[in-house]
Amino acid sequence: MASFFRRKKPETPASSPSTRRYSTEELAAAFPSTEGSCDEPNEKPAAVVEAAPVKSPAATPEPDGEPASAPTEPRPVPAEVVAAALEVDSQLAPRPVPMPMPTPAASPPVQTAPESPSPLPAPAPTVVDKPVAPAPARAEKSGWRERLGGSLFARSFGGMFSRHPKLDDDLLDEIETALITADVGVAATTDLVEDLRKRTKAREFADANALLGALRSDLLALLKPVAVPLQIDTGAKPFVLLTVGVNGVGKTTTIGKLAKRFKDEGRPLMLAAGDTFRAAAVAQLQAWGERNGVPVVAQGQNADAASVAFDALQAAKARGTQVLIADTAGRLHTQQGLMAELGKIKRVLAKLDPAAPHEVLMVIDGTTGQNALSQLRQFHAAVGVTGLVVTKLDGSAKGGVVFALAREFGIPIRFAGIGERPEDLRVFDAEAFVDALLPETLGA
Ligand SMILES: Nc1nc2c(ncn2[C@@H]2O[C@H](COP(=O)(O)OP(=O)(O)OP(=O)(O)O)[C@@H](O)[C@H]2O)c(=O)[nH]1
Repeated sequence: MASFFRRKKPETPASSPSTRRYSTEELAAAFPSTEGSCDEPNEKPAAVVEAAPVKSPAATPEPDGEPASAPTEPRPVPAEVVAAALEVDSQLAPRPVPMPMPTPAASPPVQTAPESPSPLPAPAPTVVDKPVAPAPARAEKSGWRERLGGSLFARSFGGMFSRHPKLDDDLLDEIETALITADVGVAATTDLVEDLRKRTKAREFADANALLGALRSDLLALLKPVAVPLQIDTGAKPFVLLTVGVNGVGKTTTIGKLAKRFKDEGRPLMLAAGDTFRAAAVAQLQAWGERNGVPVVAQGQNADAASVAFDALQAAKARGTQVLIADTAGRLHTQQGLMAELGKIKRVLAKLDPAAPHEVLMVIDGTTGQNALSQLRQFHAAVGVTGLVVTKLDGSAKGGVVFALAREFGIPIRFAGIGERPEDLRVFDAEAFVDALLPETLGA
């Protein structure tokens, strides 16, 4: 089992030219940003950028130290940068006129390259601080009940009121059992049921439906404070979103869905394939990138994740990208070494932008149950989680853990995953969520 989490670092000699770190200027030259180029009709459908291998940040100084030297004069782009970009680009689609490969001895700057079409990915437009087109509100609202209707939570409450139409202790006991079974957690359940019990004794409810209405209000009161949508600060260039979470919760899939969302909103973005551990993760992210026409910075399996994040942020800065989403490998919250690695990724990003990452998005599997609480506790201690995505709420998910998370941490829930399709990642909507779990008699 231990070997499952052991990382292998690529053993390239430090002096090798292919391991050199590139300065911002070099990357800027290699990935030029051209205003308005995205509006051009001949925009390439998919652009995958493979970053040239670089030295592991383990060898780079920690935050107070200087990272790589930053020359003040623009320099020619080294052959290996262009070569790496060419190599990846050639995997995408055959280009009619390939860019001539400069030799190291006479490497001409990319900006003075001949008029042949650039083999580099179509550059993103320069960031403009304009409001983005929000996803249509109706699409965001629809489908919750269909997707969440099969959950244990919804099924428990579905038949409850026909079995117990009377307002009595049996009904309250059944509500309590249903909430516990659906993973709402003991503490949150006790709060909710005690409130209902008191109000029932005070004869506040005319019938069971009125009690159900009160439960709905109480559940909403728990979730409303955390239903805070993600705001992309367009002043951050780029806005860096670091995704974290345990294995298999849906991080890479969520990034793919976010990429589609941001792309549809007209935001220039880039992905960093920082899950260098799972064999298929890099290819999975590249596939999402290709599908959405979003460049992906990757170094391949077993590369240093912090190095990938560093390179990606450099490239995103050079291109004027608005959003950078960095993937990380899934890790158990109990694995101290791997948790510390997340801290390193954060520190390395902060070398290029002290405010980065601007959002640490933890992805939590909605079927996990109460274990989600200890996962969040550990990840929050390691990297300071600023937002949550709860996935797999469709199907047989219990769903109740969302209330437990909200009650214990108060960390914003940005999105909910209610299926595997790109459009199944929804901005978390407290009302839509609660109404999908409770019977329709409330008129939701
Ligand atoms: N039903 C459902 N499946 C989902 C959802 N989100 C992700 N999945 C599935 O969950 C599985 C794991 O997703 P990945 O994105 O590979 O998970 P990961 O966290 O990147 O995995 P690691 O890299 O191993 O940590 C895939 O089969 C996804 O299709 C969701 O909202 N609903």
